[in-house]
Amino acid sequence: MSATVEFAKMNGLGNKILVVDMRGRADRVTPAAAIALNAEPDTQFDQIMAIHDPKASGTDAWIDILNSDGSKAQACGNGTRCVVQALAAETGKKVFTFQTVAGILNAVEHEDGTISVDMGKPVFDWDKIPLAEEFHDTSRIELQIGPIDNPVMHSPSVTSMGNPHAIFWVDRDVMSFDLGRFGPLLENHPMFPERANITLAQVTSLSSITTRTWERGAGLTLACGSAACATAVSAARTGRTGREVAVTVASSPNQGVLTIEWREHDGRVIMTGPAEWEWSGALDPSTGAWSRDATQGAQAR
Ligand SMILES: N[C@@H](CCC[C@H](N)C(=O)O)C(=O)O
Repeated sequence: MSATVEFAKMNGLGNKILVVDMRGRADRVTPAAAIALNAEPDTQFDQIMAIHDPKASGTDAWIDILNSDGSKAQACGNGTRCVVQALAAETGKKVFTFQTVAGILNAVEHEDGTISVDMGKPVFDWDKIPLAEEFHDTSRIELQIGPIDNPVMHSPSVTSMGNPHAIFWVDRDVMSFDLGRFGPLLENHPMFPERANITLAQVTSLSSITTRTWERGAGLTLACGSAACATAVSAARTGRTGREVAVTVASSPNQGVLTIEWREHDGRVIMTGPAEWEWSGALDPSTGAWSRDATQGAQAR
């Protein structure tokens, strides 16, 4: 067993996040550790946000993101808000700059405790999302599921927020679809060579959308921040809404809301919402063996 590191079990609108402090170490949280942690009810998660020492000057940390199947992700909006809250509580700082494989992320914690993350610019080029087939217009691609003459879901908008997203527009309650059945088929559809996050979106007004997401590498989750961003951008791009929307995440506890603004002046997407700490512990990043802090009254595993 390698020396343990501290971690916090947190959530962003119910999206289950483990924030792992890997600062001062050269190793990484292994896929095997991620899979072992996800196999236990108490540490089951959607994403691990591993905080490493910064690699570039002017940044506060390098963040590695792992899905619960052990695969890597390039972006995680809800997890980034959790990292901000954890580091703000530790340091008293309010403004952070992080680096991930997808680039630089700026974030700020506001007086009311909500957190805004600059999620960068969406990418619409078919080969950068990436798609397996050339589409000049990725605001609506040919893809459907269900009977050919009466598809259940069809013609998604696709975009990358650093990670690939497909948004299926629906005109009834997103919870009424069997996303647990269609999600894995679409995530692994040959159209998406790097798989994709699959979102159902119902536009409820020019400034509001309701979503539900099947996440690449994590399955049905209670919320997905980058999907909310991809949905807001796609809705504005197709004229369904304006550039600032409230995204209600139907599957999250109390149907939580993220505010998403796709800024006109620089094309960047700003996501604002809450983060919540649940409990803290220590874990072995190579095996996933963990224990809860004694003051919080639980036993080691
Ligand atoms: N929950 C995240 C997105 C997680 C990444 C995703 N599963 C992927 O592999 O791209 C969020 O809040 O953005």
